Amino acid sequence: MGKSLYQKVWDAHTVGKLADGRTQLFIGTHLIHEVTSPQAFGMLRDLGLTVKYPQRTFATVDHIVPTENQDQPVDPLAAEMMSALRDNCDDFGVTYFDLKSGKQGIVHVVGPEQGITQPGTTIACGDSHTATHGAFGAIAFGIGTTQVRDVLATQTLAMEPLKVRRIEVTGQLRPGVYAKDVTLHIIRILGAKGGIGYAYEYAGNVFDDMSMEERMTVCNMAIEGGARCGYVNPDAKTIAYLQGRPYVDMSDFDTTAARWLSFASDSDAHYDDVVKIDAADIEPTVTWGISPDHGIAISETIPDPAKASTALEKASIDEALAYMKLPAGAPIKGQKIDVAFIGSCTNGRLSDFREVAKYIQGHKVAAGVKAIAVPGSQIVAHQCEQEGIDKIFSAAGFEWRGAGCSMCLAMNPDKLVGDQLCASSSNRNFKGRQGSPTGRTVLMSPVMVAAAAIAGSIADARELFELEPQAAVA
Ligand SMILES: CC(C)[C@H](C(=O)O)[C@@H](O)C(=O)O
Ligand code: SF4
Repeated sequence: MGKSLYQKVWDAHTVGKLADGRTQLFIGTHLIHEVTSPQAFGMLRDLGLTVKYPQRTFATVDHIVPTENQDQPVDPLAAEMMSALRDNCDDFGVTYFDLKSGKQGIVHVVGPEQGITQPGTTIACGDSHTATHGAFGAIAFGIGTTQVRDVLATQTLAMEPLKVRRIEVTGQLRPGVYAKDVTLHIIRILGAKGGIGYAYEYAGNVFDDMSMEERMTVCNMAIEGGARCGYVNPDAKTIAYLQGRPYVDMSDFDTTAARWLSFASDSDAHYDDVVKIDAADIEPTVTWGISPDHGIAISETIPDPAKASTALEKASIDEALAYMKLPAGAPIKGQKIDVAFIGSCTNGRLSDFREVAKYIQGHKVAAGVKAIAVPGSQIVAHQCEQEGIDKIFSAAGFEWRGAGCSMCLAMNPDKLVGDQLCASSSNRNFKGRQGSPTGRTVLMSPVMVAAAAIAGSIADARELFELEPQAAVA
């Protein structure tokens, strides 16, 4: 029997078995940001340790950065976190993509665009959305602060192996259905906890056909489905994306590329579970509640607790609707929004802004809606500005901002106020997620956010932007 990519990468990085039965796993690349690293560096100092492989460690600042006047955090704590990261990187010899580098951005945008994220490697970061990097055929997962310390000190982690679930999506996606809809649909079907204990392998022609950026959107949300990591097998697109990027060794690229491809799952690989999904079943998907698995197609109605099949389901719908203040049983389409946010490590890349720019020309954000567009990195911002995309967004009434996590988590001045409802291209709709304890988040694709911004309410982008009529389903 052959091996999955997960198994191959795991085997290639196994240092040994620990006395407690866990595996000591070598971590090829360690990414760090300002939120989860200060205590880890502090512990290192207390223990008199150094960073084992500073050349395998890369830092950026993203969560607390203001998106207006990026280098002038108004909050003293934010300023302190920024300078702590700079000092730690200086003291321990770690590469830091700071605000002046022109390369700063959300850690999961920066890694791939610099070519730091590579196939067949293990990648860890003190951030749950590290799964994003799996788009390149890496085993990439989030870790806690104590583990950040362990990786800094030893470049290894004590790990239990995961099971592997292959999620096959095949067939033709309908017009107006994006990678975000695919990932929200998968989470809707399998549940926010369905992936616990698993690595997700995303396979089938739908993922093969996706660009690297779309694959990142899908893998980014593996964690929202409960999986520790998600990946797509590396292929010619992966190689083409990485070729020539700053941290890719180009000296013998053919050999490197062949080695990368060799990590792809064998055709007879063992999987612990296989799930098959028909692409034609996926519609533009939006959330209605307070968990990423509270998803419905834009054409559907908000769940009605009276129709729940179990008491548990009823309680969960009741709780979500009490928080979301949405009417049970009513269409989700047409529900009024206050804020529109396009950005985050899920959907803040060049292709996201390009795609939205195609449709918003000639349209205006509805009166009373605050719409912000936040590039995932300074490089994305620069590319957009070179292509005139920033102007298109501004002309449509979006505020064009500097790079950072922004309103995805609101650890910076970009926050919802009161019970504002935000159409958001981010990945989490938890209670209070966007900075106000009563703020409401509806997750969707960037094009759907743009449609909502223009309509002033949750809308079907296919109608508003006159996307091609849906192909007849055979
Ligand atoms: C701040 C950080 C630890 C957190 C994470 O781990 O994901 C954040 O990025 C998030 O998206 O909630
Ligand atoms: S953009 Fe959001 S999800 Fe991504 S790292 Fe930042 S806070 Fe976390």
